[in-house]
Amino acid sequence: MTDTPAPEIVESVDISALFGPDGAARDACVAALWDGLRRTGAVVVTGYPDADKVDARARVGLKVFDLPEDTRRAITTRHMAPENRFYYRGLWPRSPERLLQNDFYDVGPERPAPGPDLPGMEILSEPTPWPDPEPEPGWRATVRAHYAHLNRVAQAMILSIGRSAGFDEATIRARFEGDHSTLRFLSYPEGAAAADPAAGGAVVSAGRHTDASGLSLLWQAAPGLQAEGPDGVFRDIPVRENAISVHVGDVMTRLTDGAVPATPHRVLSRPGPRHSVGFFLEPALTAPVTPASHGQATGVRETYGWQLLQTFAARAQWKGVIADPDDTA
Ligand SMILES: O=C(O)CCC(=O)C(=O)O
Ligand SMILES: [Fe+2]
Repeated sequence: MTDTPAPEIVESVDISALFGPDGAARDACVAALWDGLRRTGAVVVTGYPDADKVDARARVGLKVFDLPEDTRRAITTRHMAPENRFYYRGLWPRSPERLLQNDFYDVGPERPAPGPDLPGMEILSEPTPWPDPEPEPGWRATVRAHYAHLNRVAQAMILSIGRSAGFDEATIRARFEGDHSTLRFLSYPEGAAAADPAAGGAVVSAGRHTDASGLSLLWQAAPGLQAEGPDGVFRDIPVRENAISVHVGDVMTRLTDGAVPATPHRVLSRPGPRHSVGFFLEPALTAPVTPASHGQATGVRETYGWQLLQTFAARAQWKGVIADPDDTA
């Protein structure tokens, strides 16, 4: 008789020293984060400042899905609720063709900075629609605090990872400082199953993908999330108190000219509904996303804003809303 091997899990790193003074402890932490990412694709991080607030704030934010139907409709994007004005931030109901079978609510920066002057760019810098009334008193302030907190943690980590990959801090910092990112609350119904040809026999609620961010911080109320390591092995992301997992996104791969590969991840289907939260660290819409080592001057075609317009123009639900900037600029 053979025992089933215990499922492998990703590495965990206490990143408290990343927020401390320069020195051996900080260097060791930078190295541990890098080694962990290289071995298991994603790592679970603990010990960041105010970590004790993360579980509670995530649970408060997720109450957006408990709102009554009419309040939810008022924050639903125009793709699904044509009476609304906003397209980008807000609530996106699940649609069957997506690789991630969830409803999600996107929160953008408090004061979105304008992008390069291109048709459609105003959509990418639109304000976040907030539910009125909010799910409970103080809800919006808690969601804003969560955004600011995860932004700070993600920025510290992207500098650390950039440094390990051989890039100087100022170069990476210049692209990500400020707030340009997305905080996303996710809700999957019981039995959500995505069509993922790469899943083999596994039933997944979110198919294998990489994120279009610089770095993603993910939080889950219950297990299911897995990251694929450079060895092709999917490992479970364990659920720990106030822990988040870090996944490299496509923008970081581009910025480092492939030195830091994006982390493929997926969600295995589990009994019951699923709730999770993602913070996607993004560069400014005006920031160049060409390799950070690239010394030449860059133009509008190299900006993150241009790249996002191109990505959206290729998706069916943005047809007639966002055009490929190659055709309009
Ligand atoms: O539900 C999860 O934990 C994963 C979500 C995810 O990968 C995403 O939103 O990009
Ligand atoms: Fe993802």
